[in-house]
This record gives sequence, structure tokens and C-alpha cells, in this order.
Amino acid sequence: MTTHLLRGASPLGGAATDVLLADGRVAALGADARSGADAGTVTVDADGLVLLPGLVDLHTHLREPGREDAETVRSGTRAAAAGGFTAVHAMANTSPVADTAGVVEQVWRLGRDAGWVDVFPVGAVSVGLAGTQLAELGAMAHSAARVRVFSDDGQCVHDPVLMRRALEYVKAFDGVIAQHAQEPRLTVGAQMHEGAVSAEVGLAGWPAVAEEAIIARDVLLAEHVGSRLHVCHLSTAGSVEIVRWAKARGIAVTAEVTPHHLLLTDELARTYDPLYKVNPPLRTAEDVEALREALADGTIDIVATDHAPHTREDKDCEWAAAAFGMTGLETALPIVATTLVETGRMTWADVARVLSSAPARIGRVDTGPTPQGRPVAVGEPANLTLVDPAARWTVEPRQLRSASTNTPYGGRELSGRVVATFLRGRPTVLDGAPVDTDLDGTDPR
Ligand SMILES: NC(=O)N[C@@H](CC(=O)O)C(=O)O
Ligand SMILES: [Zn+2]
Ligand SMILES: [Zn+2]
Repeated sequence: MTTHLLRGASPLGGAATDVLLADGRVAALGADARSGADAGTVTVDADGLVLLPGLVDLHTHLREPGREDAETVRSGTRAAAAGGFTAVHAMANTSPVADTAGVVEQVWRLGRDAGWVDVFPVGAVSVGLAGTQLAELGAMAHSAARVRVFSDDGQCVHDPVLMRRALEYVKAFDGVIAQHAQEPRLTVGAQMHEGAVSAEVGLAGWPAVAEEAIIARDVLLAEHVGSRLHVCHLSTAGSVEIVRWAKARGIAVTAEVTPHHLLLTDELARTYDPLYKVNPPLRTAEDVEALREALADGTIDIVATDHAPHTREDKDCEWAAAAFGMTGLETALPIVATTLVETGRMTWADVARVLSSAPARIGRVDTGPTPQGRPVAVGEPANLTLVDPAARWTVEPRQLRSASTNTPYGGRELSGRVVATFLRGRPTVLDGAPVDTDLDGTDPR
């Protein structure tokens, strides 16, 4: 395989150095990297670029099987690579639902064959996401897909007995339950955040307490059975307080925030544009500030995209009829850079933690056959992302690579752009563009 020399890269934003990638690994750093290069080595000019461990998304909807009109494993993982990711966890709310070893193995194989990133399937907690009967968690864990993250995402595991059993069950293989925290009885017909704006625009409200009540219950259940809980897309200041309390108490809880909840507010619902319709809903400016602060201080562990592609038919309609969700793989890193690095609240080392090492650790993919989220160090797998921190760019929805165009960021200017991505030493993105197979069939990757 071709060796690559990244010349003048800044690992985690630190001092510039040369980095040699050979045999799928970081082979050498500094002067050793230059002397290790040979005539066949491809040099990448990384002057002024920040080198990060390849990003790991704990929460991606790839829609295959079942909704290949919105996204496929291939199109979604190509978008992921363009966004700087080398691994994604594929959510289970597909059709059929990923609630058996057969379906998770199918998704895992599709990911491997596409070759853009490592795809780690998430297994459903309950059969058909119906919330009544535990799915075959053990069979999924012991399948080729080695599932460790289980979630009914899209639905909340609202039955406390089922949630307790799931938390107990996954202890056997060090798994984690990722909960979509939404008390269904408090959110019947809900369209947006419940507050002053929902009252003004006349859309049914989704109260913060519907999220907070489930998180409070679940951290207590996790403590009771001594298991691991992960909170998906936490969105309110009150949820932050509960997670902070649980962590102080020593409960094994981790939490994620999405880029959109770090940037956008419920004021956008005044447009009635369904691009801003998402679950959980965009909250208030006070919530956004609490989420930024909690990410910076470590109360929130990670940023996860909740990339949720939808077709035009499902999004280009009146607000109440539109699907919940927005795409996010290619804008995640720039939003974190814009909201937290540019403002001086986080360093690039922090970014590496919240978008790579911590999500890999939560999903238990930092070890195993294809380790992810590892440090940028000699001997580690060369899963790497080069970012131009100075680049400013305007989001043009049609230029993004997802098969769906439901991004809420069209026309918005963001800082930080992914220049190159390497998966085990092989470039999947160069000069900001995915490295596609040549038309003559040879694969330059
Ligand atoms: N986030 C969303 O608004 N939608 C997600 C489901 C989910 O993450 O709950 C989807 O699958 O479309
Ligand atoms: Zn969800
Ligand atoms: Zn989701």
C-alpha cells in the first residue's frame, strides 16, 4: 500500500511535525518520518493544518435497509468520510429494524464493502422498537458485528422494567444502553420545544421535562443495577444538571449533544421551515449556553451528529406533516470549531476527545479488530483527519455528499474544513473531496 508523508501537520493543534503513514499505521513522527519516506511515498502538504484522530460518530442514521431513497450505507459513509469521520455507529431504526444478528451483520458487511469508514451497527433494545420484548442482545453482541451499543433511538424505552432488564443484560459483554429520552405521554403530537415561541406560533409543545424525567429515572436505574447508560442527544439545561448530579454520585452515565443543539434555537420555528424540525426539538438560547458549557467542562462527554437524512417528500411539506431530523455529518466538526474552538472555550485536544476518543471508548471500539479513537502516536492505526482551522466556507446543501439535502445550515458561514481523511493509512478524502473509484475501475485508494 502507498505510504503517505503528512508534511508540517499540527497534531491536536500543537507544534508542526511530519507524520509518516505506512502499512496502515502511524509509522514515524518528525525527522524519522522524513527519513522513512521513499520514492513511492506520496507527500501531503499539511502546513497550517490540524491533525486529529479520525472522528467517531456514536449516532448516525444510515437508513439502509429500508429507506435507501433517503440514504444508503455507501452514500452516508461517503458523507461521513467527507466530514472527517473514520467510524460511525449506525442506528437501529431501519426497516427491518436492526434487532437481530442477521440485520446487524448485513449493515456491518455493507459498511465494510463500501470502505469509507468503519460501520459499527447499533442493535435495537426491543423487538421492532416496539418497547415490549427485549431483542436478542446477546446474539447481536456475539455476531460478526460485535454490537456493544443498543438503542431504540427514534423511540424511548419507556417501560422501566424493560429498561432495567436491558441495562442488566448488557453487563455480560460490557455493552451500553443509549436512551432516546422522551416520555411519550408528555409529547403526544409535539412539534417543537414547549415555551414562549411555541405558544406564539401555535405549534404543540415538547416540554423539557419529558426529556429530564426519563434521564432522572434512567440514571437511578443504571445505579441500581450497576450498568452503563448513555444519554442520546441531550438538549436541555435541566438534563445537564441531572447528568452532572449523577456523575458526581459515581453513576456510569455518559451523554452526547448534537451540533444543532449547540448552535440553533427554537426561534427558527418562526420560519415554519421543516428543516428546523428535529427530535429532540431545538431549545432556547439558555439551553444552548448550558450545553456549550457542559461540553467544555466534561459533563457532556461527546458530540454526536444524529445525522438524520430524509427525502424531499418527507421534508418538503407543512411543518406538522414533516419528518423529524436533519443531516449533520459534514457540518459537525465545523460547528464545534465555530461555536467552541474559535470562541476559546475548547482546544483541538478537547475536540479530539469529544469527537473521537470518548465516543470510541463509550462504544467500546477503541479496542478490537479495527481500533478507533486512538491517540496520534507511532504504532497506532492511521485513522486520521486533517483540518484547515482557518478556512471559512458557506454551506451549499447540494455540495454536501449525503443522498438527502435536509441540512439546516444552507447559506451559513462556518469555520474549519476537513481537508483529508485517512482510514488505516488509505486516503478516503483528499483536497476536501472524497477519493472515488476511478471510472476505469481501478481504485486509487
Ligand atoms: N433525530 C430525529 O429527529 N430523527 C431521527 C430519530 C431520532 O434520533 O430520534 C430519525 O431517525 O430521523
Ligand atoms: Zn433520538
Ligand atoms: Zn437519532
